[in-house]
Amino acid sequence: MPGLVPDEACDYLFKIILLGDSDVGKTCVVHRFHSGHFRERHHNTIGVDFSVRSLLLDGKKVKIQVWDTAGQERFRTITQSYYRSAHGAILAYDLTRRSTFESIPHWIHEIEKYGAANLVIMLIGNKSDAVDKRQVLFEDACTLAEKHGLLAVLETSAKEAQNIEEVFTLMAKELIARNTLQLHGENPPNSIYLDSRPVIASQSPEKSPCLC
Ligand SMILES: Nc1nc2c(ncn2[C@@H]2O[C@H](COP(=O)(O)OP(=O)(O)OP(=O)(O)O)[C@@H](O)[C@H]2O)c(=O)[nH]1
Repeated sequence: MPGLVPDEACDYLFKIILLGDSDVGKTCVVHRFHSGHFRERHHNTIGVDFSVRSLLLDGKKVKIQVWDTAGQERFRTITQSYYRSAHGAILAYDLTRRSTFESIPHWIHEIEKYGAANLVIMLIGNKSDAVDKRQVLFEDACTLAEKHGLLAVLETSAKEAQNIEEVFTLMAKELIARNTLQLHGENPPNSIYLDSRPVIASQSPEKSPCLC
């Protein structure tokens, strides 16, 4: 995979960028993944923040660099310069604010314009703990994801630690699968789906993960 960096201390190093409107909870998602905690109040991100965490997946050490970008429009020129070297992008919306979901096609367009051609894209609907304030149906997110060929949709809660590990694990496994198949030369880039399927999963217990 272009841009994959070999590292002595790990088997894989993946760069994953988080994008989405301001206040959807990107920093809280990253913080939960990185530290295991939820911090109620963050300052809005200025430009891009960077963190690293390693996972052990199927006996392989996978280092994940997460770039948490500012959602505010005034930082757009800075954040766009980070798209190109990312292997994966996580697009986040706030499922209690419809407008942040309606921005997702814009974020997809941005990635298509500035990101690498074979970037893996996932969608997350954050704040799934706020059930009474829901403004976006999970089904609508699935429809959007299918329309744009995204890898998966998951509803997350940084506050209650729901689906956070799953998001990054799923992304890492997909990147490993694509990378492995490319190394073996079994398929040309951009057409590697043998070992991976789009996954659509809500956080809510009544909805079981839907594989398509
Ligand atoms: N209820 C609930 N609130 C959350 C959750 N995640 C984040 N928040 C709240 O949402 C607000 C915005 O969170 P941030 O993580 O700063 O949002 P952001 O997307 O990084 O914002 P920018 O840095 O401006 O792009 C904060 O008040 C958080 O406490 C969640 O899972 N549930």
